[in-house]
Amino acid sequence: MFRILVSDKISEEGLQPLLNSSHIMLVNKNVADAGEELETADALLVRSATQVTEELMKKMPQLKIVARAGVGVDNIDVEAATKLGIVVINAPDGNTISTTEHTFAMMASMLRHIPQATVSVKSNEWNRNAFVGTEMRGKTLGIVGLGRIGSELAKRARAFEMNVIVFDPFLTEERAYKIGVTTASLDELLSTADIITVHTPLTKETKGLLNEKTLSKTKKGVYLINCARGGIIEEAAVIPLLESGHIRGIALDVFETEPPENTSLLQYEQVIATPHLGASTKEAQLNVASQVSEEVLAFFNGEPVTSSINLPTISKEVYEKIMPFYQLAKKMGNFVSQCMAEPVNEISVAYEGSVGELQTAAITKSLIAGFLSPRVASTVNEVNAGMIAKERGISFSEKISNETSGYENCLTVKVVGNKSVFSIKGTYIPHYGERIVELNGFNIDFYPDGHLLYIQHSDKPGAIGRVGRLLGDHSINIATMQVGRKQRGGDAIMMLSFDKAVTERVVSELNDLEGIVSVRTIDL
Ligand SMILES: NC(=O)C1=CN([C@@H]2O[C@H](COP(=O)(O)OP(=O)(O)OC[C@H]3O[C@@H](n4cnc5c(N)ncnc54)[C@H](O)[C@@H]3O)[C@@H](O)[C@H]2O)C=CC1
Ligand SMILES: O=C(O)C(=O)COP(=O)(O)O
Repeated sequence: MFRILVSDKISEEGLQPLLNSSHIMLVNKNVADAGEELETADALLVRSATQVTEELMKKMPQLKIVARAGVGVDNIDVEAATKLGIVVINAPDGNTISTTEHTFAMMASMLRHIPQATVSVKSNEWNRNAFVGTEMRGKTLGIVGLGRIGSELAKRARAFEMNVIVFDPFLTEERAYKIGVTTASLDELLSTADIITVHTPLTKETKGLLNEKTLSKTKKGVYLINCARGGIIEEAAVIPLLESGHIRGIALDVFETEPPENTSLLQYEQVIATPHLGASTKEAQLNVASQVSEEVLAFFNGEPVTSSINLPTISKEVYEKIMPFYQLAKKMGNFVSQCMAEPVNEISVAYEGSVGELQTAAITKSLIAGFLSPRVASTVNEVNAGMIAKERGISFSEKISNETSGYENCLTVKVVGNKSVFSIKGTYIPHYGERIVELNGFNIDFYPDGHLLYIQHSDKPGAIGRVGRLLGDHSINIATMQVGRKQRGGDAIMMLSFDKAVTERVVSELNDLEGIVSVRTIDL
């Protein structure tokens, strides 16, 4: 049973996939009141109100996934989640249209003074001269950030016969052309636009992007809109420009602190505001809740999540192809880690054949996670494996080649330690399974699973018999056994598998047998 803590108001209809699942239990409680629920929750579902801090996540030892029913993840400490091995997902496009429409509604309301006029009429006034507005047609709309919302807005602005100019440093000319917008530098946009609307995430670069200096470059009589994140337009910088009449109007759905603590800006007649309502429609809430519910369900079913912030995105189709290699790589990493009782500096993996066409970066992460898991006390998985490896001074690299060495696909891993180098080769054969086909240059063929003994010995008569007899004397049944050697009478290896783990005492006795060089227990 997986326990999911729902900390913000999330559409119940959208949560149906989770509510209908027999192995999921939902708990609707804000994290501040959740008490002991924090200790047992496997997942946390939030919108923008809950602050998912490192401190909170550390109080949630079972937490595996944080799901944001919306776009912005600035209320989640993604770096801390990554370090802790917690997957962070969002619902990137479920509220795009609602937020676009809200931005458009804010623009129309601002240009036609609808909120102010409403208040006036409700106060029994009939002041038609006070609310003369501005047409959209022919005006230049400057969009900062042409992502999902920015591009939907551009489409709608064109229908209103507006000119659209865009600043987005990450936008390719090809995409701009496809959407039919003119790109510009920030300075060009500031000096040309009649209305400026921001649609970027809140980042180091975008915080205060529209500040005293940049706002001074705007046209006199400019209108501003922020339906993205509070702080992209610096609130304090707006006040003097509103007073001087340089800024004719500003529409805000988001604020530097929510609810706004410093309300001086809100006192101005030219300011219209909504309480972070961009995504607040029935449709958007249903969309984002359904999206994260499906994702969380997939996650707990061991399937891929497609909108992760801190994991490579893998489609279901690719996932099905990649999964066997993912598992094989994890076991190979784990195997080598148990064989090498020493610090390692370097892990390299060569992908040969068809596996090289898959998302090998994800397979490598799985390998590193498998390698690190017997060595680190904390959770290690593909989310934080790269980070932990780096922290421990382990570099990793991959090589991809079309050539195969007899197998349709093959992974060769070389691990360089302080004292030795270990190499392992594995393959996946459909309908047959994962196989390890080479260990340190010895040909062998075994299924990497369960309780194993890896024995190095001399290829001399009696060695295998002595091992068999000793295990038999201890009533230990050998489930499978393979041997490999490089040349007659030289070094050789045995790989044995058992139904239960072999004790340290038996390992020690095996080590003392004539012709035995080393014995290692491996649990996969
Ligand atoms: N008011 C509300 O209720 C809602 C607000 N939002 C917010 O709206 C914003 C946009 O959302 P989406 O369009 O879905 O995001 P998106 O990720 O699709 O688009 C963001 C765009 O900003 C651009 N960008 C990034 N850094 C930039 C910079 N320094 N200068 C200029 N452009 C930059 C990116 O290249 C990208 O094209 C986000 O902050 C999101 O959190 C989203 C939904 C609802
Ligand atoms: O999706 C986003 O980024 C939003 O800002 C929407 O926030 P909300 O889910 O309405 O608290």
